[in-house]
Amino acid sequence: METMISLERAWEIISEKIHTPETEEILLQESYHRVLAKSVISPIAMPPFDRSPLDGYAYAASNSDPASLSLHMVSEIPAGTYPDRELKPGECAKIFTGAPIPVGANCVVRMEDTEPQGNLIQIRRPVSPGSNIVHQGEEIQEDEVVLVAETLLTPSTVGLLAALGVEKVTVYRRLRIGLLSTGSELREVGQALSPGKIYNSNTYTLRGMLIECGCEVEAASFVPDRLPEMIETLSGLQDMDAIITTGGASVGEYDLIREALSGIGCELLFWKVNFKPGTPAALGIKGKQFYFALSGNPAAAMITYELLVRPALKRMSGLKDNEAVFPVKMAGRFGKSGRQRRFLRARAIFRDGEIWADPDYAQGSGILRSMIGCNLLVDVPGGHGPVEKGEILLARWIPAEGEIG
Ligand SMILES: Nc1nc2c(c(=O)[nH]1)N[C@H]1C(S)=C(S)[C@@H](COP(=O)(O)OP(=O)(O)OC[C@H]3O[C@@H](n4cnc5c(N)ncnc54)[C@H](O)[C@@H]3O)O[C@H]1N2
Ligand code: MOO
Repeated sequence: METMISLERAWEIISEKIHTPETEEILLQESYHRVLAKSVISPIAMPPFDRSPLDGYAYAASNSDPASLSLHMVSEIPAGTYPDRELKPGECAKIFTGAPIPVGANCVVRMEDTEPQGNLIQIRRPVSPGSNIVHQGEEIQEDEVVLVAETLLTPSTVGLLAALGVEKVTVYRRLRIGLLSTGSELREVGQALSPGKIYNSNTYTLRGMLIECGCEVEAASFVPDRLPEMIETLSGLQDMDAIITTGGASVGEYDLIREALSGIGCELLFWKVNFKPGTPAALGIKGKQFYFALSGNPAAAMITYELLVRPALKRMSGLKDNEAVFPVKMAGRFGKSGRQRRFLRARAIFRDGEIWADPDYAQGSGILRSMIGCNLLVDVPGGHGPVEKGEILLARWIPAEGEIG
């Protein structure tokens, strides 16, 4: 087992063990926020026929047309109909936005540039051949790969598939994640709080973050800091892609999570990551099941979820790990200096074309309230010294709290 490793080394260790879940075929309308497991090849061209992008008249233009034309209107083509009459020279068809271009026409002139006199249409501003025609397959060709595997299905991608008539898609099954909070001090909401006890909040923050990631969550009831109960409950969380525990990860006599993980036959890959908050995080693996043991401190648990668990779950669900890191300007100072790298929770402010990071005044590992509305984690390197206002540092986005401030 490796210990006190960098965040980057932790990612490497996690990457080596990543697997994607099985696939399933589901209806398009149920596919939002799922990840494509099989590329989609377009069954049709889009648009499926040459069509008019505006209301006007279709006719055969030539480059030698005079400054004004007079044409016989021989048909009307509303959207949804298909013209079977071929236009001859000197003829035009009244055509509406989205309607197919008739055979014999090579342009559309907009209605505003014409003047009807009965069935005779004066074209006051003739257009050149090819004008105002949206060609068949202009957006997508038949048999073209429209979406590649590992694409996240969003409103635009699902809409595109609907436009192509695709009824079902093959996606990765949703990740199933088990949650377990540990700690003899814990009580559940709804229970009375006796001296020395606190309410379990980690299950609630993590459940929300997992739902944001599109996971199915099975939360076990919290367990006290006693090995037999920990082992029993962990053993009950079967058929999961990953299990996330909080608490009992540090060095005290009641910090038993690593022993419990070993007790269920888990191989421990690392313990302690060299950043704050959340240093005592551990990773175990048993078969294909990942076990992330996070600090019990509520803010530390959320931050290590962001830094370690979410990138892993993203890759397990078939997505590319493209966690963006970008420069931010500090809008406030943080006076504490430390040997360890630290991630400061901060709120993004978009001002004068720059992203400013306003760090919360409370950066303690246990202060959950200070996470509210924080959409940035500012990366302060180890040994950096106090962070000054106006200083430029790198930051990562926290999607779960990610409203633009
Ligand atoms: N001698 C040392 N002590 C500690 C060290 C160390 O290196 N040497 N590391 C500290 C650091 S850093 C952290 S972080 C914490 C992590 O401790 P654990 O993961 O063992 O977490 P607990 O002790 O169980 O809990 C910490 C804190 O959080 C509260 N908690 C726990 N679970 C929940 C929950 N589900 N909901 C709300 N709050 C929870 C718990 O009551 C504690 O106050 O260790 C330091 N100690
Ligand atoms: O690693 Mo702990 O920094 O207090 O959360």
